[in-house]
Amino acid sequence: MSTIDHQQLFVESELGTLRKILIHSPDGGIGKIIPSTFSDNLYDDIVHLKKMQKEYNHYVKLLLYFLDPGKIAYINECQQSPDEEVRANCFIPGKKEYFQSHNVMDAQNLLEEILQDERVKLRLIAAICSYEETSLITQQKLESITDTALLSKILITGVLPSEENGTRDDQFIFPPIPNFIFTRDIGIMIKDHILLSRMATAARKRESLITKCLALYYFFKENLDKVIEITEESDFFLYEEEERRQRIISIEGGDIMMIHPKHLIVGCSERTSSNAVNEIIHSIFSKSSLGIEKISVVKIPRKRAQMHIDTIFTQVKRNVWVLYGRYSEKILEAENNIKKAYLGILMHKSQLHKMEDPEILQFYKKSSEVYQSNKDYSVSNNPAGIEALLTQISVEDYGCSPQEVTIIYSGGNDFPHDDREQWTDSCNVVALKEGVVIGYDRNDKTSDAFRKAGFNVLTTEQAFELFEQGQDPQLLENTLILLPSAELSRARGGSHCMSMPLLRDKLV
Ligand SMILES: NC(=O)NCCC[C@H](N)C(=O)O
Repeated sequence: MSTIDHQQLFVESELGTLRKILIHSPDGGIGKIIPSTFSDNLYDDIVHLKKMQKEYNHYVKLLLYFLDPGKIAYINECQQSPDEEVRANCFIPGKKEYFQSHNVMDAQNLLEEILQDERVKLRLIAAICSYEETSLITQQKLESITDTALLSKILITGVLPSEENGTRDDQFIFPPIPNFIFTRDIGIMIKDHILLSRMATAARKRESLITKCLALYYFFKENLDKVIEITEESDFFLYEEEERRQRIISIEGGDIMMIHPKHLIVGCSERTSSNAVNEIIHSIFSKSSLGIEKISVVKIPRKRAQMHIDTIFTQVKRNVWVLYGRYSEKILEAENNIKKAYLGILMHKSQLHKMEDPEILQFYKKSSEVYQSNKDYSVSNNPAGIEALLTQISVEDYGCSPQEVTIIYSGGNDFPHDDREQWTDSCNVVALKEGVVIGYDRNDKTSDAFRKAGFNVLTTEQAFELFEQGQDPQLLENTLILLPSAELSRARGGSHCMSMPLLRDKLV
């Protein structure tokens, strides 16, 4: 079994050149969702799996150009094959033609690896079967499978093929986990540690189980003290249901941003509970070796359309951000002033702002050495809103001047494009290096806003052509690269959600 070197797991910003990433390609489970179950599965439509996979392959190829360019010749060779299966299989984990990279890693492949250890295999099967309440017979069938690639696929898709179940038909032994493509949400690298998520919904719980095993038996096998888990208090189960709901811990990675080596942002949202936020603050501040001195908590309304903070804003450069204008206090203020002038009356704030305003609280650790309790931090609610927070990070953390800070708004902040494009993840971009980010091709007005801010905008096809002509991907600057996104966007996450960075260079 291959192992991972610990120097290879480190993330302390959203912008340092990306070197290693965990992803998961859309799998067969996604193709089993019917119209009446897509919302339970946290999708907003049924998707065409093959088309979604083709779109996703553009993402994978783009990642390879940046993170493992040596694999591109192989991918191109497979793509020229007359055999349709070879063309598809080189992107499908578990297939013999799969490209296998140590830098662009698929969770399904890593699961296959850890299942080679019989002890891990039995433990994981038992855990999943208990959680999914499968019969003993099914559990025994799974235990008897020796092909770990097949077993990994079954544990993810939930489909036990006919050859394995002794009947003429495939059996569906577990529900699919179609959101596993959003690896951002299942765990978060905080420097050389990982914070394991605790998914808010039943649809994503099996993802947590698998990720925990990957952390314990692969990434942090030799370094279990680097795994951070946050759980409810010990008396949690004694409370009645309503009280338990109040005290629940749920954490999803889309709400955590390692924004600067000394500063962490934590969202409090539909998916990350306020109790979890409290515990994260205690846990992070008590680990002095992390060197995190400030935690900004961004509380947003609990809404499906903005389920995590990374659906509202992401960082593009030290001084550039993309933001959904309806969560910008500056934009809201300006709109309110126009309304007031037009109506000629002084309206109460609550009559003007249509939605609950986001709240920002900042927690500062008092001493870098000792941290025992909440007496060892101070709290302030300095930034007036999200835009002020982003500006503060650029100015105070990264030393930019306030005039240099650029906020690019979803849909150019032009209604209805701002809402439409936020829904299709215009604000959810991931940086391959500082200033080079991945977005969706359907968000036209946001792309225009990037152009106005001085960025080049390329489709993946155009980027691949440039690279084939000799352009070094690592020398690109100020560029938004657009993925095809007709199907991918129906799953309601963008490139930021589809990535769990494992290694980024330090920013210099
Ligand atoms: N970080 C993110 O915003 N992730 C997107 C998750 C989308 C997925 N369909 C979900 O609702 O959980």
